[in-house]
Amino acid sequence: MSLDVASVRFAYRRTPVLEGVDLRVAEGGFCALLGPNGSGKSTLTKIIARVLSPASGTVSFGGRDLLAAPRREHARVVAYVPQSGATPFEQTVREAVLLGRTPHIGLRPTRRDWETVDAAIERLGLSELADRPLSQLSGGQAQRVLIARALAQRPRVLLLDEPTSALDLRYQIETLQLVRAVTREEGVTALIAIHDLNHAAHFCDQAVLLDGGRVVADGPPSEAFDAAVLSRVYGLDVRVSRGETGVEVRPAALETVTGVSAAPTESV
Ligand SMILES: Nc1ncnc2c1ncn2[C@@H]1O[C@H](COP(=O)(O)OP(=O)(O)OP(=O)(O)O)[C@@H](O)[C@H]1O
Repeated sequence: MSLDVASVRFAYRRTPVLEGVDLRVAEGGFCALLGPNGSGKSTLTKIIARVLSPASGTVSFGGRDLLAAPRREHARVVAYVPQSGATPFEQTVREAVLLGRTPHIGLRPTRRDWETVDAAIERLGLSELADRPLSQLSGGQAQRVLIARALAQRPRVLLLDEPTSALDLRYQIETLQLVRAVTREEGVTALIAIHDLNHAAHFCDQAVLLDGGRVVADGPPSEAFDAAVLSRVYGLDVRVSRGETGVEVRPAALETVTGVSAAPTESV
């Protein structure tokens, strides 16, 4: 099984944004979708989530055409965490997370649905906030509710569009660890649009780099991260180092700063 995106093209009005994107994420894989602002990451995740329809191309999982499947069937396979969500503010956290169960629920939620909801709330560290209205949450807490909602959906494919952008350092790391665990333990296939190249290298086993709506690198981060390619794509001179802890990307300008600040030694 794998998530397969083939020859996907998309344009907003007449402006082409995706120019024939191909990628494959193996079942249980954790793939980072990287690229500068405006390179097409959100647009691609929205196409897989069926928020947008491509002009041409296909998206399938395990050979099943996800774009042609009935909506409910698609929602049983794919969960999508948008950059930010418009949710009715009078809803509580628990009610908002229950929405993730919609593709599975019959007439009304069962005890098992509520158990799945509460487990997702706990996993995202939201138990103490479960009965709070969304209007009383911080931006980062609201972002964690969106992730809990996606987990409650129990998808086979998890799409996350910059899910850590509003999170503090602890929750950034915990969220990435959580997605990593969900892929490893439950075989969920995850695709995450993310800006932090080093987080991508640390947590993901595949990195796909978009530039101007085209894939310009695809592979394990240690292979896909090439200093010349990254420098060209981001328009910034970067260095890539490969050590025991994995691959690391640093802007060349920061190395100079580090060198200067590290130079003086304290005298007693
Ligand atoms: N609703 C829209 N109407 C017209 N153009 C759009 C719309 N949404 C995005 N675009 C354009 O499509 C291109 C790709 O945008 P997209 O949001 O997919 O990029 P991204 O890689 O996710 O960027 P970022 O890192 O800033 O989130 C950009 O040039 C953007 O200006």
